[in-house]
Amino acid sequence: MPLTLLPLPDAEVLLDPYFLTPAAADDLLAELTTSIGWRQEPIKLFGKEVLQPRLTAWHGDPAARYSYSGLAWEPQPWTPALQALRVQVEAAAATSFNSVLLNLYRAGQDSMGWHADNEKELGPAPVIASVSLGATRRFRLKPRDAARTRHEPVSLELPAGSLLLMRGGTQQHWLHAVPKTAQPVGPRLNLTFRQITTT
Ligand SMILES: O=C(O)CCC(=O)C(=O)O
Ligand SMILES: [Fe+2]
Repeated sequence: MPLTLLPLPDAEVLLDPYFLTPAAADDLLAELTTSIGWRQEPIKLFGKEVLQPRLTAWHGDPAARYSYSGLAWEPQPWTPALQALRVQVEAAAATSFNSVLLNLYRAGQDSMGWHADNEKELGPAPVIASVSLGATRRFRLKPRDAARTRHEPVSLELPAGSLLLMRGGTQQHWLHAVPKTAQPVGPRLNLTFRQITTT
């Protein structure tokens, strides 16, 4: 299936729900769940240290250093599974990526709050390629300036094997989040491929 452009003003968001076959998505979920060194990192929230409500890992080229929510990340090396997925994602996105942030949402209480991927290392109009595995969770997008954009928040279901691309003005003009859910839901694993400016 090709990527489909969503009709959002000031953004370029594209979705292919069938990027990976169900079998490939299942295999990759099993492989990454066990082989990645998942950690629950602390984050500063209103001046207080709390643990992030999800597990994370960061892999990439050695030069792809990154600061995220006040943390300095040294990338772990590409594993064979991550490298193979990187090649596939680069072909679909027609761009190159030197790093990937992995998020493991263990159950419905794990989440990601409203944010934009707008760290300066990503440049002004980053291309971010997001692959989802495991349980389907809701992914929300809302304009930063609702009064100007006059657009309601958008909810997307990101099923296992889907590829979501965010590029153009998406990070500048929109925020995104993965809210908690009270529904019983299994683990979801998400990978966001990024190109970090190396200096
Ligand atoms: O889990 C997702 O779908 C989103 C992850 C995300 O927004 C991020 O890693 O910056
Ligand atoms: Fe994000």
